[in-house]
Amino acid sequence: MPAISPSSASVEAPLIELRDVTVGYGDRVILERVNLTLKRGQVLALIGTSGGGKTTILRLLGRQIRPIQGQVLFDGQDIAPLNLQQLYAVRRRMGVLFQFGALFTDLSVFENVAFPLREHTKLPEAMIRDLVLMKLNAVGLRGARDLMPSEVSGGMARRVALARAIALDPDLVLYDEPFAGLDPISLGVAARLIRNLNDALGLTSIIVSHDLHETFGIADQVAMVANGRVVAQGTPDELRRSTDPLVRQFVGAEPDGPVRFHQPALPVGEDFGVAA
Ligand SMILES: Nc1ncnc2c1ncn2[C@@H]1O[C@H](COP(=O)(O)OP(=O)(O)OP(=O)(O)O)[C@@H](O)[C@H]1O
Repeated sequence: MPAISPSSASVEAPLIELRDVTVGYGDRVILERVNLTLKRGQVLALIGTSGGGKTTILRLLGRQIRPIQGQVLFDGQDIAPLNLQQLYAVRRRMGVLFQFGALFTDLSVFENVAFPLREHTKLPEAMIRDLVLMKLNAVGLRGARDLMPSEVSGGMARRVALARAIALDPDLVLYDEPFAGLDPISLGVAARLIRNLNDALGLTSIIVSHDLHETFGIADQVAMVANGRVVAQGTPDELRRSTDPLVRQFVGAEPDGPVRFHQPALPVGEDFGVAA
């Protein structure tokens, strides 16, 4: 049974909406007049050229940065005018898993997952124990509770970080490059786990990833960010069938296209002193 928050007006209303958003750092605009929608319960993959602004979109959602123009809506609510207390309440409904998971190295696996519960709730110890073990069980690591981060593999560490990201039963989970540095088997396991947890716990997930094969395999929606815009949003199949040259180059992994392989340079003949 999906865990739908009481404030949700309608199951059909999008959980996330970027409306006509322009955002940048200092004077530099990164994304201009971007629109993006994500329905509750779905998994969205954010793909696109390096430096295109994918992580910036995650930062907008957590209001680590604010748009220059436009609105960022979470569960129908514009997050820009929220005061700090309201913002923290919204952030509590978002789980975050950054690159490599970043576990606390001096805390056990158990304590890593317990950390957000201890920080943000006043639950009794017995309940914290049950919740932590439930989350660890969901990622297959209940038996690893007493290990230290240095004693677990990279793939396991990522799963512990995932258990920690969902410790507070968020509505939305943001994953920034969750597969970076994983071997193909661990990567497949992590991707399946993200999808299964999304469905079993009634989450909504956004994954920033360069791994198109795995993300296309688990995403409901894919949005491609490039040249300061969301150049495409649709199902994985719709993106595979897209005729947009930029999408085709990226999804087909073609070295040349709208994104040029060669930096602008003098003609070859001129550089090598030969006739063209
Ligand atoms: N704090 C910051 N201050 C100034 N510029 C920044 C800051 N963070 C990111 N940028 C710039 O904004 C642009 C978008 O960065 P962002 O991290 O959102 O891209 P990305 O699509 O996630 O890239 P990648 O796939 O390489 O991780 C980049 O050109 C980056 O250099």
